[in-house]
Amino acid sequence: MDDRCRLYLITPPVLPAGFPDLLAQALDAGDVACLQLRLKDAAEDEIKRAVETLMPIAQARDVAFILNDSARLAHALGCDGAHLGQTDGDHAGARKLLQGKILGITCHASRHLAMEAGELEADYVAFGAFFPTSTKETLHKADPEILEWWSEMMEVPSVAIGGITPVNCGPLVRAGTDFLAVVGAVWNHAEGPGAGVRTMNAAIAEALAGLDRGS
Ligand SMILES: Cc1ncc(COP(=O)(O)OP(=O)(O)O)c(N)n1
Ligand SMILES: Cc1nc(C(=O)O)sc1CCOP(=O)(O)O
Ligand SMILES: [Mg+2]
Repeated sequence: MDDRCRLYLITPPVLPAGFPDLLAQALDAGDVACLQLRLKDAAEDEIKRAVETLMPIAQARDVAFILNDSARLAHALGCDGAHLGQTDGDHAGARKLLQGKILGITCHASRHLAMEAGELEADYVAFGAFFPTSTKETLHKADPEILEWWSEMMEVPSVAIGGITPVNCGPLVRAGTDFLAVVGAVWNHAEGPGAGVRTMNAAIAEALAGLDRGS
């Protein structure tokens, strides 16, 4: 595993039948640093049941289990961390609650938001969307330059997100992002999520090898 850039997997917004088996296939196919449970518009009970089922599958494979949208629930359910957007509550309060846990913050394409997140001691800052995506309606467009700027200046890791595929991820890896976060590239892969993880990791490895060759 090359920790210069790793895969950050996010669940589909609605889990299909048999999802625990699909998740195991994905995580057994290659290196995945984190799994984020991202259930939009789900009731708290449903999120709780999903955490109880999916967190052991991730943690048994040394994959950090991050909950989207709620630091309070992440803390209450013993998750490894939370990912918060700009409208997902009080970031400073979340940092205090999640001491020793992972806190990631969405910064869109904003250097200012990223500096604020860094000052708050977020564990990573997320930039996006880099490419068009059908997973979510996005309002912000990020360019690889922000990843380069951040990685040259800051120690805090960055996550790139939004429409990332094996074909388009090279410039993001070369710009110095620490993680590539994907939904569709894995869960919508024609040959299943295991093939999705393998092809993403192969593309990351190829981009890193290009960096080593200086090409
Ligand atoms: C790794 C990562 N980056 C960005 C997001 C987006 O978070 P947010 O802006 O809160 O939007 P929703 O995901 O909640 O729709 C993310 N979830 N993960
Ligand atoms: C959840 C999410 N957040 C984004 C942002 O720009 O903040 S883009 C996005 C969707 C990522 O899914 P896919 O890999 O299928 O494009
Ligand atoms: Mg959110």
